[in-house]
Amino acid sequence: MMAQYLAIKAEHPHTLVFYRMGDFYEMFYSDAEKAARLLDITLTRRGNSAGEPVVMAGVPFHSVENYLARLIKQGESVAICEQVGDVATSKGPVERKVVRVVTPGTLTDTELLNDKSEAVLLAVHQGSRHKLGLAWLSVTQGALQLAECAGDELESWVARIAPSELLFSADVTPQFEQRLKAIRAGMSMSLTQRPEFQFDSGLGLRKLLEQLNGATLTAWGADDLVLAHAAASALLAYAEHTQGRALTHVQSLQVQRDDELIDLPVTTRRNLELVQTLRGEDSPTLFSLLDTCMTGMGSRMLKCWMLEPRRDRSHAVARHEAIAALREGGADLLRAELKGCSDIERITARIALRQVRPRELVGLRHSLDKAAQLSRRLAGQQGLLAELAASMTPPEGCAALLARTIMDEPAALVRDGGVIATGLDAELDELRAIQDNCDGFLLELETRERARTGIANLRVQFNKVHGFYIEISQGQLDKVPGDFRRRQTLKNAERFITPELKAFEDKALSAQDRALAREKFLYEQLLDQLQAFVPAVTRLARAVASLDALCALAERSLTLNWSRPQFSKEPGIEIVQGRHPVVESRLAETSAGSFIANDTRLGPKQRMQVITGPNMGGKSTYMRQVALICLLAAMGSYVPAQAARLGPMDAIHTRIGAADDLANAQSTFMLEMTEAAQILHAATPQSLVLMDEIGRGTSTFDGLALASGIAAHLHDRTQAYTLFATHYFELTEFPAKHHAAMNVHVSATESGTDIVFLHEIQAGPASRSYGIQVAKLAGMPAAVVNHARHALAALESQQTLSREQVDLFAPPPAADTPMHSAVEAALSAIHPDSLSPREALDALYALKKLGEKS
Ligand SMILES: Nc1ncnc2c1ncn2[C@@H]1O[C@H](COP(=O)(O)OP(=O)(O)OP(=O)(O)O)[C@@H](O)[C@H]1O
Repeated sequence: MMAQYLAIKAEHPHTLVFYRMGDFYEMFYSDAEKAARLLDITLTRRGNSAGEPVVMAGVPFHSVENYLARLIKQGESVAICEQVGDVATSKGPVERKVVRVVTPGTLTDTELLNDKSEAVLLAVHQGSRHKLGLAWLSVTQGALQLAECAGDELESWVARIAPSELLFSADVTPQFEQRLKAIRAGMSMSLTQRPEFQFDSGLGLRKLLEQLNGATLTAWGADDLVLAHAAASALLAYAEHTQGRALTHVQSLQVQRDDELIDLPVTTRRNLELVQTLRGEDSPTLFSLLDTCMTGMGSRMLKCWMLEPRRDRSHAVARHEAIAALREGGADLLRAELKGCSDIERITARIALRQVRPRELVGLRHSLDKAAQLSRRLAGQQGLLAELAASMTPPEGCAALLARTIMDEPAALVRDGGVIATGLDAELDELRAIQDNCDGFLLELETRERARTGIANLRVQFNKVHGFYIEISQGQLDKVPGDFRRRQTLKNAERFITPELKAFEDKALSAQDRALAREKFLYEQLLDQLQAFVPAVTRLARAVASLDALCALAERSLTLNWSRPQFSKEPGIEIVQGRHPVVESRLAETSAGSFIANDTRLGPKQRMQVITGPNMGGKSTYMRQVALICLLAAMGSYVPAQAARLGPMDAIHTRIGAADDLANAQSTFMLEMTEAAQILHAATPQSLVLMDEIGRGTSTFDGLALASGIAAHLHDRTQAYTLFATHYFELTEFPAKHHAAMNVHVSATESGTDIVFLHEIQAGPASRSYGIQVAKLAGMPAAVVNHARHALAALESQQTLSREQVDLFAPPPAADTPMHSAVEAALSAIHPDSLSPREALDALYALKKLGEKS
């Protein structure tokens, strides 16, 4: 047996192997030690193998899901090795096989998956010339996605895709592997190295064509994505390896180009608290506020809309129209119908992978009825709702097939029996009848034999060791007929069997086993039949999920009093009486007063607002609310404002707050500058940029000088819509010299020595900063406040005396960077890591030639 185990383990060196032995999964040697540590289970030593005691640890098979969940959470993968041979007939150890490998990115078990998020598997292929190929997939969703991106965009793509597991080739450069590890440190994702030959673009293309059943990838616009094909080759090979079969349900492909989506960099997702608060909690966030979906698949759809808003606004407009129609009425009925609907999307994937459980199929049957009902309720609707209604018509015969085949309340597992409905299969019914009629038959036989033999106390019985028998007491033995065969002698009685009872025994004992085998066979047959329905049911699942998400958005818009935004081709952001949805609902929950709505007007002539005002005045809230309103509109939701009119938008960049990134050895200030630099490089005139108190991480002069430089760059060069909050009063002079910038401030008034926040955005700069009043509000000891007041007065009078007019915004003298020679310019354009030997030689000749010319 150990030889068998070691052979299996050799095929899965980096994966924990759960080796089935009776009612346990056992692990051996280093696997056992690791599992004992991770799961806190007992290590034992037994027997001997190669002269050493065998170290082992085991988990009971009936609670394996629980252990798997804990291991997956810790980033481990597990190969499940089952007994596949026949225990009764096999000589030596029963044949065993790894039937599937459970890994963080390829989970399909309902118990192991989070309802509201996908487990995504991503493969990254490092090509030459600093380009990367990406391919990703959620096994339970069955949709393949491909993309190619520049090398330095990896972090933002990975953040957006948010994979649970990332595959990379064994031959990536050490620097690249280091980057992957740095990315992993910031998110819960496991890294899996795969052999380099699996990242093969030719093989990838073939696999994709096979998967999609097509002759070319033209229809998907994926012909030319050679690097992504290589990633797809590794992705599909790994996914199939883990599931132990082909992924027949993966039949759709989408190519993501980075200019299709509104860019939401990692920092933006974090700063806007889209799915996680800055403290890492799930609520209150924009998503937790929006998600009143009735189903897990609806929640996942909604999250995807939110995190991947499209620049092209046609999808969003269609959703706005659908929400408008749902608001008219009927949304409540639809939501009541959606309630209790199973996760059809995941069940369908599990049908395709042949892992589906009987009760999930009953859930599917009810959900198909619900979908049909939903589709009927949507009759007469237009646009997106009409499209969804059409996709929600269940495929002919599917529900009937399920109803015919599966009991209404089946056992949890097929192996326990009690799953296949009565009336489907005559053989199964007969086998079950034998079991059911067993008691009746025995009673009837007893009565008959008593009458035949005249022995009044004759008894027909059964025990596990001896099977069926007729028991006759000592005194009556002379009446035993000739066809009774002795089976066992007891002190006071003899036990017999008759040919009739023997025949019955054979039938009854084997009936149970045969019934179980028959049920398994019929279940497999059902799975075969269901495969044909997979594409249609997948479509139906996505339609139900979309409807659920739309109903949730309609409900939110009514409950929270949101309105429909308008899109315009003209550039600009115009918001009338906008509110921050999450802060507003927190205020409502805690009855801490009502939210003060504010207008925002940004356009080509006024692209930048310099926002000043006291701490706690509401600057951050105001800036974020503008970004959230733009995002909500772009994802197809109504928005928390009286009205909003939005021009085209390609990205939302944010530089807010500062948290040390100790893991990556970056100081607060370094991080602040890195993020700001990224924004200055990436933003365009169609981007929205939020800059909150840039420069405060260093000395006042440095900070002020940098802040003014950054503001000038954003205003003059980048020309993005910019909200620039600052505590540097000097920056309120910025708009005087920059025509597209204006001052606004959050209002506050003083009452005695205290401050009252009005949270209103008003034109013009703030008159003063109120830092000391805020400190007092925060409970600073009176002596400190008093001290600070005096110090402030002294500082202010000194500054007025010595204040020299410094023109912060005067353009700097012409750049003092030295002119590069042609050779230097050519040299800096060369990236040695990405050159082939031949290209390197060519480059050398070209340099030599340039050198001779100059
Ligand atoms: N428009 C508003 N209506 C009602 N309350 C608001 C509004 N804006 C902000 N607040 C309240 O004020 C608090 C502080 O707001 P915010 O963090 O935006 O201030 P800030 O000006 O950015 O402060 P700091 O300069 O210290 O970062 C919020 O948590 C919220 O409770």
